[in-house]
Amino acid sequence: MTLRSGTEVKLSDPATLPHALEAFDTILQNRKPAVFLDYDGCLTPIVQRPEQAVLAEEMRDTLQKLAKVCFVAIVSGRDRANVQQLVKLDELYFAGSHGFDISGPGNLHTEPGGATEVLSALDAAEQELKSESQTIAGVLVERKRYAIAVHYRNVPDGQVEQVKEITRTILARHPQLKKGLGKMVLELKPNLDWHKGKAVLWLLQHFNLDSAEVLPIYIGDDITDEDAFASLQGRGIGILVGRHDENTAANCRLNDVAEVQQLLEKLSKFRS
Ligand SMILES: O=P(O)(O)OC[C@H]1O[C@H](O[C@H]2O[C@H](CO)[C@@H](O)[C@H](O)[C@H]2O)[C@H](O)[C@@H](O)[C@@H]1O
Repeated sequence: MTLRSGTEVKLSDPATLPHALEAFDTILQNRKPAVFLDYDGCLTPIVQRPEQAVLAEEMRDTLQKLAKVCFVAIVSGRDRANVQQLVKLDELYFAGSHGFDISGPGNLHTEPGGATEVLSALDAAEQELKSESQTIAGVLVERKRYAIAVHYRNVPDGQVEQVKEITRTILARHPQLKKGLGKMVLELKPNLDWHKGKAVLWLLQHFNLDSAEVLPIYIGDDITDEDAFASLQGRGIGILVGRHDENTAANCRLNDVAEVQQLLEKLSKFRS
């Protein structure tokens, strides 16, 4: 992958990355953090079904404290309204549907990726997925405004390939959509040049945070977070939580949600 600046993205084996809590004192260097957080696997552990991923009160308190000292945004593959409802903090910014749908305080609402043009393709694909997978036990088709997740976490092993084949076939019918990967999920996303990384850069620019005094920090656990890690290379810090199946563009690591909270607590003590 190549960044817009023309430089190659550096990919590392997560095991070789410095631990973000140990590296913390050298990370900030008098810069003010701007914090971008993925939701599933970062603020809540991965669980069997999306609706079971409820934010712990302690994590909500930590996020509330953090938002008092710096910019905080949740950048999620979930539907924006859904993740807002789970987090329940009006002072945070939210980018849902993998960054296509952004909102926040001061009546901010924008869809800078231009995905409205693919809504009818998403509507059609959603109906087809529901109809063609209905006989397979455990499949969950989750519609977000600008994406569809086809979850197979609860599908018997012997039928997972069938779910993937149905998804591939339906994707092939809709060139306006493209495939996304995640943890036990296939996604149908707008086939547009927009992703979590572009949403992060959009927010930094929109809020005049694109300066040397600000350190953007992105924390996430999944393949879709790689676009955000890549977009911050040479500019900020990317922190991978746990690991996924591939090498990463992050430059630090954390082990789990508990360590994410510890890091956010430390950041919330930031004083300019
Ligand atoms: O970008 P994120 O905020 O991390 O969202 C990514 C996807 O998260 C959800 O699915 C994942 O978490 C579920 C709950 O832990 C789990 O059951 C599922 O297997 C995971 O793939 C969410 O449901 C998706 O819409 C998001 O795209």
